[in-house]
Amino acid sequence: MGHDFPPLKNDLLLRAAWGEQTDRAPVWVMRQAGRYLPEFRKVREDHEFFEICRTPELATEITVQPIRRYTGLIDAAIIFSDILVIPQALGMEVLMQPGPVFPHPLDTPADLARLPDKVDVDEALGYVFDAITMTRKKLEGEVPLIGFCGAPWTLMMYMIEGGGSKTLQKSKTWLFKYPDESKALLRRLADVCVEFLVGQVKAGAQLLQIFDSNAGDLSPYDFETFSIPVLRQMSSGVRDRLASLGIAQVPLTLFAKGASPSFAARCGYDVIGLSWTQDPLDVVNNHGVDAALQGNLDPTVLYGGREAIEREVERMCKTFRSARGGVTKGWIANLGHGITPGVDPEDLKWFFECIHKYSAHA
Ligand SMILES: Cc1c2[nH]c(c1CCC(=O)O)Cc1[nH]c(c(CCC(=O)O)c1C)Cc1[nH]c(c(CCC(=O)O)c1C)Cc1[nH]c(c(C)c1CCC(=O)O)C2
Repeated sequence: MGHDFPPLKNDLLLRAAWGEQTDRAPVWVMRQAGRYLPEFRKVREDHEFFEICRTPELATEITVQPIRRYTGLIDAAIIFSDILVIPQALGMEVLMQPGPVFPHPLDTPADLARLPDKVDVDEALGYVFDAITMTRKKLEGEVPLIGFCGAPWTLMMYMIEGGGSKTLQKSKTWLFKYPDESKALLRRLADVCVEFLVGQVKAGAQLLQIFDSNAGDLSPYDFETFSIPVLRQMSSGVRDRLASLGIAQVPLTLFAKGASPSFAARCGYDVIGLSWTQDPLDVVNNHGVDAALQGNLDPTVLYGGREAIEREVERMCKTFRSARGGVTKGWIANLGHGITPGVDPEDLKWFFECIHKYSAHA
């Protein structure tokens, strides 16, 4: 799109995502730019969370922090932002205190009238696009940059619950009491997500990941009823739009946390992200998954000390090696969910070193 970015020096992530078996697994971790890093906490002292998201210079600085710290060990950057920027673009107020809070959540379908019929994504979310373009330049081609958004079900859950929830009482009430209105809301969110994702690619994102973090809260039947149609709408929508704009395709990753992998595999994504509760061998052998895989070390292993980290990484590498024998697709090493604030950055470094060692020629 007229951008003249420095050439990419490390394409391991993109090759694995397109299905290639690489000499070693590329590695990055979800939430790698976050509170476990002292340099992140330093910036947070002076700036509110969404202020950072909306200020391209700050978002760029934080995105590259882990790349700087783990030079040569980490194979991707992910743009610093949040899935909740979409509800904000729809006019909903979202605060971070310290978890997300919506002062005025959607209560009943009558509240859908508060959402605008049409969103100008460039206008509302242009700051994310600017941050992506700025970050691509700052990365100097060292590693590829991942763009992302939340999946409609997970976004809907937050918009109705007004924050995180253990029981999902309100959002599930919608699914069962107002299924048609729920589906309409999910489709509306998917339309905005597609535009947002295409805009991220135009701005310079080289892979896109969709986070359906609450997928596992749905029964397989409800995941199929409510989430799969919009996840498919998004993968085909992004591909069609990129094709019609004459823009090169990028790999698409689906992280539908806790959803049955055979269901996730039917949504049309190049990479399926696994949580630590899923066994890659089972996924490949019993669920007919023929996509590249991403994951899936239990993030709390990083609290177990170096011996445990090395042992568990070696075991994970062996398991993915056997699993890949069955799929002949790529593997992207990652945690099974985001890294948590209490992790020692040196222990994460050790995790990366162990991945390099034990995934080699895997
Ligand atoms: C559900 C969800 C959200 N945000 C996100 C998800 C999906 C992934 C997942 O399930 O973890 C995705 C997300 N959030 C953030 C990123 C940035 C990129 C990265 O480094 O991975 C990404 C990809 C930054 C963040 N988003 C948030 C932080 C910490 C907030 C802070 O700095 O005060 C960061 C670094 C805040 C956030 N944002 C959200 C929650 C629930 C929270 C609070 C959780 C917590 O306290 O850890 C919504």
